[in-house]
Amino acid sequence: MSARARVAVVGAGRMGTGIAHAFTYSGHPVTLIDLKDRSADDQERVESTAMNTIRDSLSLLSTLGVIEEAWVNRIMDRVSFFGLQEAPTALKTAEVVFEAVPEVLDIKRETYAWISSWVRRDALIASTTSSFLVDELAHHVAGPERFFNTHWLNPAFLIPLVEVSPSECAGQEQTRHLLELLRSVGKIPVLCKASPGYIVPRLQALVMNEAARIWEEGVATVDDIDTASRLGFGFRFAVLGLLEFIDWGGGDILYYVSEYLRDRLGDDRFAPAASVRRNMQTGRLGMRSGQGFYDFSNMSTESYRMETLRKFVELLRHLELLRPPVVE
Ligand SMILES: NC(=O)c1ccc[n+]([C@@H]2O[C@H](COP(=O)([O-])OP(=O)(O)OC[C@H]3O[C@@H](n4cnc5c(N)ncnc54)[C@H](O)[C@@H]3O)[C@@H](O)[C@H]2O)c1
Ligand SMILES: O=C(O)[C@@H](O)[C@@H](O)[C@H](O)[C@@H](O)CO
Repeated sequence: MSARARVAVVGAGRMGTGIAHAFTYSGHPVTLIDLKDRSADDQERVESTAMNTIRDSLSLLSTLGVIEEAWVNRIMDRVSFFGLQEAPTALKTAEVVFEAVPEVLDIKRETYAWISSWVRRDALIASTTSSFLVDELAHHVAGPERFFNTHWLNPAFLIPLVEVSPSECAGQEQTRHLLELLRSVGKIPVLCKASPGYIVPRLQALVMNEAARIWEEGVATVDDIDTASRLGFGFRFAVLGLLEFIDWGGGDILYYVSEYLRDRLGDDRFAPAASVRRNMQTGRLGMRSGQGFYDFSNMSTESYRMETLRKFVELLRHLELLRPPVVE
Protein backbone atom coordinates (compact mmCIF):
# COMPACT_ATOMS: atom_id res chain seq x y z
CA MET A 1 0.00 0.00 0.00
CA SER A 2 1.38 3.42 -0.91
CA ALA A 3 2.12 6.00 1.80
CA ARG A 4 -0.94 8.02 0.83
CA ALA A 5 -3.17 5.14 -0.22
CA ARG A 6 -5.89 5.89 -2.77
CA VAL A 7 -9.16 5.59 -0.87
CA ALA A 8 -12.60 4.96 -2.34
CA VAL A 9 -15.73 5.52 -0.29
CA VAL A 10 -18.90 3.94 -1.65
CA GLY A 11 -21.96 5.78 -0.32
CA ALA A 12 -21.90 9.54 0.00
CA GLY A 13 -24.19 10.09 3.00
CA ARG A 14 -23.39 10.98 6.62
CA MET A 15 -20.69 8.38 7.21
CA GLY A 16 -19.31 8.32 3.66
CA THR A 17 -18.67 12.06 3.60
CA GLY A 18 -17.18 11.94 7.12
CA ILE A 19 -14.78 9.14 6.14
CA ALA A 20 -13.86 10.96 2.92
CA HIS A 21 -13.15 14.07 5.00
CA ALA A 22 -10.88 12.12 7.39
CA PHE A 23 -8.74 10.76 4.54
CA THR A 24 -8.48 13.84 2.33
CA TYR A 25 -7.62 15.87 5.45
CA SER A 26 -4.59 13.61 5.91
CA GLY A 27 -3.43 13.91 2.31
CA HIS A 28 -5.05 10.86 0.69
CA PRO A 29 -6.67 11.08 -2.73
CA VAL A 30 -10.31 10.13 -2.17
CA THR A 31 -12.93 8.93 -4.61
CA LEU A 32 -16.48 9.31 -3.34
CA ILE A 33 -18.80 6.95 -5.20
CA ASP A 34 -22.58 7.00 -5.39
CA LEU A 35 -23.87 3.74 -6.83
CA LYS A 36 -27.55 4.54 -7.00
CA ASP A 37 -29.01 4.63 -10.48
CA ARG A 38 -30.13 8.28 -10.79
CA SER A 39 -31.20 10.86 -13.31
CA ALA A 40 -28.51 13.38 -14.27
CA ASP A 41 -30.23 16.07 -12.18
CA ASP A 42 -30.49 13.86 -9.14
CA GLN A 43 -26.87 12.82 -9.55
CA GLU A 44 -25.82 16.46 -9.63
CA ARG A 45 -27.83 17.17 -6.49
CA VAL A 46 -26.27 14.22 -4.60
CA GLU A 47 -22.78 15.23 -5.71
CA SER A 48 -23.21 18.84 -4.70
CA THR A 49 -24.75 17.89 -1.33
CA ALA A 50 -21.91 15.49 -0.56
CA MET A 51 -19.12 17.84 -1.64
CA ASN A 52 -20.71 20.76 0.20
CA THR A 53 -20.98 18.65 3.35
CA ILE A 54 -17.23 18.01 3.31
CA ARG A 55 -16.46 21.61 2.38
CA ASP A 56 -18.70 22.90 5.19
CA SER A 57 -17.01 20.75 7.80
CA LEU A 58 -13.58 21.90 6.57
CA SER A 59 -14.77 25.51 6.63
CA LEU A 60 -15.94 25.01 10.19
CA LEU A 61 -12.44 23.84 11.14
CA SER A 62 -11.07 26.94 9.47
CA THR A 63 -13.54 29.21 11.31
CA LEU A 64 -12.47 27.55 14.55
CA GLY A 65 -8.81 28.22 13.77
CA VAL A 66 -7.87 24.54 13.34
CA ILE A 67 -6.81 24.99 9.70
CA GLU A 68 -6.08 27.98 7.51
CA GLU A 69 -8.86 29.09 5.18
CA ALA A 70 -6.58 28.67 2.13
CA TRP A 71 -6.23 24.98 2.93
CA VAL A 72 -9.93 24.24 2.47
CA ASN A 73 -9.66 24.27 -1.35
CA ARG A 74 -6.43 22.31 -1.33
CA ILE A 75 -7.96 19.60 0.84
CA MET A 76 -11.15 19.57 -1.26
CA ASP A 77 -9.09 19.20 -4.46
CA ARG A 78 -8.13 15.70 -3.39
CA VAL A 79 -11.77 14.50 -3.39
CA SER A 80 -13.52 13.47 -6.60
CA PHE A 81 -17.09 12.33 -6.95
CA PHE A 82 -18.28 9.60 -9.31
CA GLY A 83 -21.74 8.34 -10.16
CA LEU A 84 -22.72 4.84 -11.26
CA GLN A 85 -21.49 5.14 -14.87
CA GLU A 86 -17.95 6.33 -14.16
CA ALA A 87 -17.58 4.47 -10.87
CA PRO A 88 -15.83 1.33 -12.21
CA THR A 89 -12.89 3.34 -13.57
CA ALA A 90 -12.68 5.23 -10.30
CA LEU A 91 -12.73 2.09 -8.20
CA LYS A 92 -10.08 0.19 -10.16
CA THR A 93 -7.19 2.20 -8.74
CA ALA A 94 -8.38 2.21 -5.11
CA GLU A 95 -6.14 0.55 -2.54
CA VAL A 96 -8.75 0.73 0.22
CA VAL A 97 -12.53 0.81 -0.13
CA PHE A 98 -14.96 1.85 2.60
CA GLU A 99 -18.58 0.84 2.02
CA ALA A 100 -21.03 3.29 3.59
CA VAL A 101 -24.37 2.50 1.96
CA PRO A 102 -27.64 2.23 3.97
CA GLU A 103 -28.02 -0.41 6.68
CA VAL A 104 -30.10 -2.67 4.42
CA LEU A 105 -28.70 -6.15 3.83
CA ASP A 106 -29.77 -6.36 0.17
CA ILE A 107 -28.13 -3.01 -0.62
CA LYS A 108 -24.92 -4.05 1.19
CA ARG A 109 -24.93 -7.39 -0.68
CA GLU A 110 -25.34 -5.73 -4.09
CA THR A 111 -22.68 -3.19 -3.22
CA TYR A 112 -20.12 -5.89 -2.32
CA ALA A 113 -20.87 -7.75 -5.55
CA TRP A 114 -20.25 -4.54 -7.46
CA ILE A 115 -17.10 -3.64 -5.52
CA SER A 116 -15.76 -7.20 -5.89
CA SER A 117 -16.12 -7.11 -9.65
CA TRP A 118 -14.10 -3.91 -10.12
CA VAL A 119 -11.67 -3.56 -7.28
CA ARG A 120 -8.01 -4.65 -7.28
CA ARG A 121 -7.40 -8.12 -5.89
CA ASP A 122 -5.17 -6.73 -3.13
CA ALA A 123 -7.34 -3.76 -2.09
CA LEU A 124 -8.67 -3.75 1.46
CA ILE A 125 -12.45 -3.56 1.78
CA ALA A 126 -14.21 -2.33 4.90
CA SER A 127 -17.86 -2.04 5.76
CA THR A 128 -19.15 0.61 8.16
CA THR A 129 -22.18 -1.36 9.30
CA SER A 130 -23.58 -0.57 12.74
CA SER A 131 -25.29 -3.92 13.20
CA PHE A 132 -24.49 -6.69 10.70
CA LEU A 133 -21.72 -9.06 11.72
CA VAL A 134 -18.63 -8.89 9.56
CA ASP A 135 -18.63 -12.67 9.00
CA GLU A 136 -22.17 -12.57 7.65
CA LEU A 137 -21.14 -9.89 5.15
CA ALA A 138 -17.79 -11.50 4.26
CA HIS A 139 -19.55 -14.17 2.12
CA HIS A 140 -20.52 -11.48 -0.33
CA VAL A 141 -16.99 -10.21 -0.89
CA ALA A 142 -14.49 -11.72 -3.30
CA GLY A 143 -11.37 -12.32 -1.19
CA PRO A 144 -12.72 -12.21 2.37
CA GLU A 145 -9.15 -12.21 3.72
CA ARG A 146 -9.12 -8.45 3.02
CA PHE A 147 -12.56 -7.76 4.45
CA PHE A 148 -13.28 -5.93 7.73
CA ASN A 149 -15.87 -3.92 9.49
CA THR A 150 -14.75 -0.49 10.56
CA HIS A 151 -17.37 0.99 12.83
CA TRP A 152 -16.74 4.74 12.72
CA LEU A 153 -18.67 6.98 15.03
CA ASN A 154 -20.64 9.98 13.92
CA PRO A 155 -19.28 12.57 12.98
CA ALA A 156 -16.60 10.34 11.48
CA PHE A 157 -14.18 13.17 10.67
CA LEU A 158 -14.01 14.22 14.33
CA ILE A 159 -14.51 11.20 16.58
CA PRO A 160 -11.15 9.46 17.05
CA LEU A 161 -12.38 5.92 17.76
CA VAL A 162 -12.90 3.29 15.05
CA GLU A 163 -13.98 -0.21 16.12
CA VAL A 164 -12.34 -2.69 13.76
CA SER A 165 -13.73 -6.22 13.41
CA PRO A 166 -11.65 -8.41 11.11
CA SER A 167 -13.65 -11.12 9.32
CA GLU A 168 -12.93 -14.72 10.35
CA CYS A 169 -10.62 -15.17 7.38
CA ALA A 170 -8.98 -11.74 7.52
CA GLY A 171 -5.22 -11.97 7.03
CA GLN A 172 -2.79 -10.68 9.66
CA GLU A 173 -0.95 -8.58 7.10
CA GLN A 174 -4.20 -6.99 5.89
CA THR A 175 -5.28 -6.31 9.49
CA ARG A 176 -1.95 -4.65 10.23
CA HIS A 177 -2.24 -2.47 7.11
CA LEU A 178 -5.74 -1.35 7.97
CA LEU A 179 -4.83 -0.49 11.58
CA GLU A 180 -1.75 1.43 10.39
CA LEU A 181 -3.79 3.31 7.84
CA LEU A 182 -6.38 4.35 10.42
CA ARG A 183 -3.68 5.43 12.87
CA SER A 184 -1.92 7.39 10.14
CA VAL A 185 -5.01 9.58 9.70
CA GLY A 186 -5.26 10.22 13.45
CA LYS A 187 -7.86 7.61 14.28
CA ILE A 188 -7.59 5.33 17.29
CA PRO A 189 -8.65 1.85 16.23
CA VAL A 190 -9.66 -0.84 18.73
CA LEU A 191 -10.04 -4.48 17.73
CA CYS A 192 -13.31 -6.14 18.45
CA LYS A 193 -14.74 -9.57 17.61
CA ALA A 194 -17.76 -9.90 15.35
CA SER A 195 -20.33 -9.50 18.13
CA PRO A 196 -23.67 -7.67 18.05
CA GLY A 197 -23.21 -3.98 18.82
CA TYR A 198 -19.38 -4.26 19.07
CA ILE A 199 -18.42 -2.09 22.04
CA VAL A 200 -19.84 1.41 21.69
CA PRO A 201 -23.31 0.76 20.18
CA ARG A 202 -23.83 -2.04 22.74
CA LEU A 203 -22.97 0.23 25.67
CA GLN A 204 -24.88 3.14 24.19
CA ALA A 205 -28.02 1.09 23.56
CA LEU A 206 -28.23 0.21 27.27
CA VAL A 207 -27.47 3.67 28.56
CA MET A 208 -29.62 5.56 26.05
CA ASN A 209 -32.62 3.28 26.65
CA GLU A 210 -32.15 3.60 30.41
CA ALA A 211 -32.22 7.41 30.07
CA ALA A 212 -35.47 7.11 28.12
CA ARG A 213 -36.94 4.82 30.82
CA ILE A 214 -35.94 7.24 33.60
CA TRP A 215 -37.84 9.93 31.70
CA GLU A 216 -40.85 7.63 31.04
CA GLU A 217 -41.06 6.90 34.77
CA GLY A 218 -41.17 10.63 35.51
CA VAL A 219 -38.03 10.42 37.65
CA ALA A 220 -36.55 13.56 36.06
CA THR A 221 -37.11 15.97 33.18
CA VAL A 222 -35.45 15.60 29.79
CA ASP A 223 -33.21 18.58 30.60
CA ASP A 224 -32.17 17.26 33.98
CA ILE A 225 -31.46 13.75 32.66
CA ASP A 226 -29.26 15.27 29.97
CA THR A 227 -27.50 17.61 32.39
CA ALA A 228 -26.78 14.58 34.56
CA SER A 229 -25.53 12.62 31.51
CA ARG A 230 -23.19 15.38 30.41
CA LEU A 231 -21.80 16.62 33.71
CA GLY A 232 -21.89 13.53 35.91
CA PHE A 233 -21.75 10.56 33.59
CA GLY A 234 -20.05 11.58 30.33
CA PHE A 235 -17.68 14.00 32.07
CA ARG A 236 -15.77 11.27 33.91
CA PHE A 237 -15.91 8.77 31.07
CA ALA A 238 -14.05 11.18 28.81
CA VAL A 239 -11.11 10.57 31.18
CA LEU A 240 -11.61 7.07 32.60
CA GLY A 241 -12.62 3.90 30.76
CA LEU A 242 -15.64 2.03 32.11
CA LEU A 243 -13.65 -0.87 33.55
CA GLU A 244 -11.05 1.56 34.85
CA PHE A 245 -13.86 3.47 36.55
CA ILE A 246 -15.02 0.31 38.33
CA ASP A 247 -11.50 -0.06 39.75
CA TRP A 248 -11.26 3.66 40.51
CA GLY A 249 -14.45 3.79 42.57
CA GLY A 250 -14.22 0.21 43.89
CA GLY A 251 -15.77 -2.96 42.48
CA ASP A 252 -17.54 -3.48 45.83
CA ILE A 253 -19.61 -0.31 45.31
CA LEU A 254 -20.73 -1.47 41.88
CA TYR A 255 -21.56 -4.89 43.30
CA TYR A 256 -23.72 -3.53 46.15
CA VAL A 257 -25.46 -0.95 43.96
CA SER A 258 -26.19 -3.54 41.26
CA GLU A 259 -27.68 -6.00 43.77
CA TYR A 260 -29.82 -3.25 45.29
CA LEU A 261 -31.04 -1.98 41.90
CA ARG A 262 -31.84 -5.46 40.68
CA ASP A 263 -33.96 -6.12 43.78
CA ARG A 264 -35.64 -2.71 43.99
CA LEU A 265 -36.28 -2.25 40.27
CA GLY A 266 -37.03 -5.97 39.90
CA ASP A 267 -34.96 -6.42 36.77
CA ASP A 268 -32.01 -8.70 36.11
CA ARG A 269 -30.51 -6.19 33.70
CA PHE A 270 -29.06 -4.49 36.80
CA ALA A 271 -27.52 -7.67 38.27
CA PRO A 272 -23.73 -7.54 38.76
CA ALA A 273 -21.77 -9.06 35.87
CA ALA A 274 -20.14 -12.44 36.61
CA SER A 275 -16.67 -10.83 36.62
CA VAL A 276 -17.83 -8.11 39.05
CA ARG A 277 -19.22 -10.80 41.37
CA ARG A 278 -16.01 -12.85 41.07
CA ASN A 279 -13.83 -9.83 41.79
CA MET A 280 -15.98 -9.18 44.88
CA GLN A 281 -15.54 -12.77 46.10
CA THR A 282 -11.77 -12.76 45.56
CA GLY A 283 -11.17 -9.30 47.01
CA ARG A 284 -10.07 -7.77 43.71
CA LEU A 285 -11.80 -4.49 44.45
CA GLY A 286 -9.69 -2.21 42.28
CA MET A 287 -7.24 0.55 43.07
CA ARG A 288 -7.59 0.26 46.86
CA SER A 289 -6.86 -3.47 46.91
CA GLY A 290 -4.14 -3.35 44.22
CA GLN A 291 -6.04 -5.56 41.76
CA GLY A 292 -9.27 -5.36 39.85
CA PHE A 293 -9.71 -5.35 36.09
CA TYR A 294 -6.31 -3.62 36.17
CA ASP A 295 -3.20 -4.47 38.13
CA PHE A 296 -2.19 -1.58 40.39
CA SER A 297 0.42 -3.52 42.33
CA ASN A 298 3.50 -2.23 40.50
CA MET A 299 2.56 1.40 40.09
CA SER A 300 2.18 4.52 42.15
CA THR A 301 -1.56 4.79 42.68
CA GLU A 302 -1.00 8.25 44.15
CA SER A 303 0.55 9.55 40.89
CA TYR A 304 -2.21 7.86 38.90
CA ARG A 305 -4.85 9.47 41.11
CA MET A 306 -3.24 12.90 40.75
CA GLU A 307 -2.95 12.53 36.98
CA THR A 308 -6.63 11.58 36.72
CA LEU A 309 -7.64 14.54 38.89
CA ARG A 310 -5.48 16.81 36.72
CA LYS A 311 -7.44 15.68 33.65
CA PHE A 312 -10.74 16.37 35.45
CA VAL A 313 -9.52 19.87 36.31
CA GLU A 314 -8.48 20.50 32.68
CA LEU A 315 -11.89 19.35 31.49
CA LEU A 316 -13.65 21.61 34.02
CA ARG A 317 -11.48 24.51 32.89
CA HIS A 318 -12.41 23.77 29.26
CA LEU A 319 -16.12 23.66 30.17
CA GLU A 320 -15.70 26.91 32.11
CA LEU A 321 -16.95 25.17 35.22
CA LEU A 322 -13.87 25.68 37.37
CA ARG A 323 -14.62 28.09 40.18
CA PRO A 324 -12.13 30.09 42.23
CA PRO A 325 -12.16 29.49 45.98
CA VAL A 326 -13.58 31.93 48.51
CA VAL A 327 -10.51 33.26 50.32
CA GLU A 328 -11.92 36.03 52.46
N1 LIG B 1 -25.35 7.57 10.92
C1 LIG B 1 -24.66 7.09 11.95
O1 LIG B 1 -24.66 7.61 13.06
C2 LIG B 1 -23.80 5.87 11.76
C3 LIG B 1 -22.78 5.61 12.69
C4 LIG B 1 -21.95 4.52 12.50
C5 LIG B 1 -22.15 3.68 11.40
N2 LIG B 1 -23.17 3.93 10.52
C6 LIG B 1 -23.34 3.02 9.37
O2 LIG B 1 -22.82 3.65 8.20
C7 LIG B 1 -23.54 3.18 7.04
C8 LIG B 1 -24.08 4.36 6.28
O3 LIG B 1 -24.95 5.08 7.12
P1 LIG B 1 -25.24 6.62 6.88
O4 LIG B 1 -25.82 7.13 8.15
O5 LIG B 1 -24.07 7.30 6.30
O6 LIG B 1 -26.39 6.53 5.78
P2 LIG B 1 -26.88 7.66 4.76
O7 LIG B 1 -28.30 7.33 4.46
O8 LIG B 1 -26.56 9.01 5.27
O9 LIG B 1 -25.99 7.41 3.46
C9 LIG B 1 -26.13 6.29 2.63
C10 LIG B 1 -25.66 6.61 1.23
O10 LIG B 1 -25.97 5.50 0.37
C11 LIG B 1 -26.71 5.96 -0.79
N3 LIG B 1 -27.68 4.93 -1.19
C12 LIG B 1 -29.00 4.88 -0.91
N4 LIG B 1 -29.56 3.80 -1.49
C13 LIG B 1 -28.57 3.17 -2.14
C14 LIG B 1 -28.54 2.01 -2.96
N5 LIG B 1 -29.62 1.29 -3.18
N6 LIG B 1 -27.35 1.64 -3.48
C15 LIG B 1 -26.23 2.36 -3.26
N7 LIG B 1 -26.21 3.49 -2.51
C16 LIG B 1 -27.37 3.89 -1.96
C17 LIG B 1 -27.39 7.23 -0.33
O11 LIG B 1 -27.68 8.04 -1.45
C18 LIG B 1 -26.34 7.82 0.59
O12 LIG B 1 -25.39 8.54 -0.17
C19 LIG B 1 -24.63 2.25 7.57
O13 LIG B 1 -24.19 0.92 7.46
C20 LIG B 1 -24.77 2.67 9.03
O14 LIG B 1 -25.23 1.62 9.84
C21 LIG B 1 -23.98 5.01 10.66
O1 LIG C 1 -22.09 6.30 18.11
C1 LIG C 1 -22.30 6.18 16.91
O2 LIG C 1 -22.11 7.09 16.11
C2 LIG C 1 -22.72 4.83 16.44
O3 LIG C 1 -22.48 3.89 17.44
C3 LIG C 1 -24.07 4.63 15.81
O4 LIG C 1 -24.05 3.37 15.22
C4 LIG C 1 -25.34 4.86 16.61
O5 LIG C 1 -25.29 6.04 17.36
C5 LIG C 1 -25.85 3.74 17.51
O6 LIG C 1 -25.02 3.53 18.64
C6 LIG C 1 -27.28 4.03 17.92
O7 LIG C 1 -27.69 3.19 18.89
